[in-house]
Amino acid sequence: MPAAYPNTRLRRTRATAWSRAMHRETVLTPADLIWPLFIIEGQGQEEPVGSLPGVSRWSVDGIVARAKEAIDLGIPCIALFPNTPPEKRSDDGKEAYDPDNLMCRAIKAVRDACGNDIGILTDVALDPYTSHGQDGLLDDAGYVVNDDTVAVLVDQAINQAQAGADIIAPSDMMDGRVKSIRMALEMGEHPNVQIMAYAAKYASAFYGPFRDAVGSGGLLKGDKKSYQMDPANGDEALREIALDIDEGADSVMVKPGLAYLDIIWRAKEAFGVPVFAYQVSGEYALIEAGAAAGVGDRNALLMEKLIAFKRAGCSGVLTYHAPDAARLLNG
Ligand SMILES: NCc1[nH]cc(CCC(=O)O)c1CC(=O)O
Ligand SMILES: [Mg+2]
Repeated sequence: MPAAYPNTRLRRTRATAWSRAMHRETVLTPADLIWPLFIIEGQGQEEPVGSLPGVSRWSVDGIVARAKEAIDLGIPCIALFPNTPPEKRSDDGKEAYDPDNLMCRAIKAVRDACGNDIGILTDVALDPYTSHGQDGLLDDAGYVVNDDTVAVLVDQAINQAQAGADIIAPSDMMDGRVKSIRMALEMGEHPNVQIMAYAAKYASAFYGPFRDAVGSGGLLKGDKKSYQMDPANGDEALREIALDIDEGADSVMVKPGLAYLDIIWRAKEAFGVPVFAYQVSGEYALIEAGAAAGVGDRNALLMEKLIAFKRAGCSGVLTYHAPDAARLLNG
């Protein structure tokens, strides 16, 4: 008998695989994943996104194929983002509320092919439609104006709901837009269309590859710091989230993901609402680049990052790794 021994040996429960499985506190399943997809014009088109290795833009038929793939993998929801050709972009982004725009055609095609077997989440913000790449309307000084932008976002949201979107996800960070969109959905007879608010969205350096993917990167002058949040702020994120819940959001999002796990945790603790994380394009690209550079095993790296979101309190994660993660989880 040794003179001293630990009373508690936490290693005991870690000794075997069955015991580790039995003591695991959080689980990740394909139902936790939302798959973001980029849409392009045409038929039979697949266009790889250079800055997002493994991610492509798809024409509408390809989006339908990806939606069917998601269903087979157990992924409950896709998020759609259009790459609008330059000739359809304008200063006022009016293509956003054209009922025949690329987004609406994709929504309808997925709905026709898949019925209610998959959720369709649509992003509300003007950047895929503006010639200046900002999320809203500009005044003469180049400032993104709030209230006039909200009026256009409402039209955009209703347009998406009419095409068949299930979840409207405003990513614009204008003040008051959740309330206006909720009211318009109620009055427009879309009471069951959800709102997932990008409530705490930061002015992040991690969005670069996404802007390439939707074609707004080269157009954007300046930054989005007058509406997206300062990465230094946490209390302010809780105020943003409180407002969006109050205005009628069904769920809230924190974006980007990994650098903001503290915000996810605080939001879950403070409000107990469904919280989602957006693991954004730059985060995806860093994992792929790191794995390619020999930092570690790619699948292990991506799964470790995804479980962190669950542990921090997320109900789910928007991630470009969704199909690969689902395949790994399905074994
Ligand atoms: N408002 C548009 C929008 N919606 C989602 C993302 C980023 C997603 C990603 O990087 O994967 C952005 C970019 C931005 O705000 O500039
Ligand atoms: Mg807000």
